[in-house]
Amino acid sequence: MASDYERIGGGPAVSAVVDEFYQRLTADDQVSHYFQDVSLPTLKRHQVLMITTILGGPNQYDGRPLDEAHRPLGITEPDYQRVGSHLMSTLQDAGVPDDIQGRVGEALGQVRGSIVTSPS
Ligand code: HEM
Repeated sequence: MASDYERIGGGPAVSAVVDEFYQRLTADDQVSHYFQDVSLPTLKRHQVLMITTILGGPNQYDGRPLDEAHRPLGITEPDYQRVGSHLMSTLQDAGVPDDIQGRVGEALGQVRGSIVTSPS
């Protein structure tokens, strides 16, 4: 059976989603500061890996564990929610089917504990 990654169109579709997601995150004053000192390739890599892994695409992840990468950032619940909602609305606007969106939402919920480390 095709993975969600294959169903939405694989690498090129993920790249298009990442470009749009990037625009939304860096234009949003609530969360853009997290990404200010991060290099653009690192940021895009973050997003491609985030989306590919969440969609069940090829797991080529060789970065740090999520909790280690995010702990120093002191991410709050509202900021985590905000990034998640940008991702979901980007997928919606790209025409990604509802069942896939549902699984992405679930996956976001599952990693929440590794991402959010600061009281709101
Ligand atoms: C919700 C699910 C999320 C997932 C699955 C995720 C995934 C990742 C991954 C895979 C990396 C790369 C780690 C590495 O290469 O060592 C990373 C880095 C990063 N993430 Fe996330 N992330 C999420 C949410 C967030 C949120 C909510 C923010 C900010 C509000 C954020 C900000 C960052 C930043 C700034 C980096 C770069 C850190 C550095 O290079 O020092 N992430 N994330």
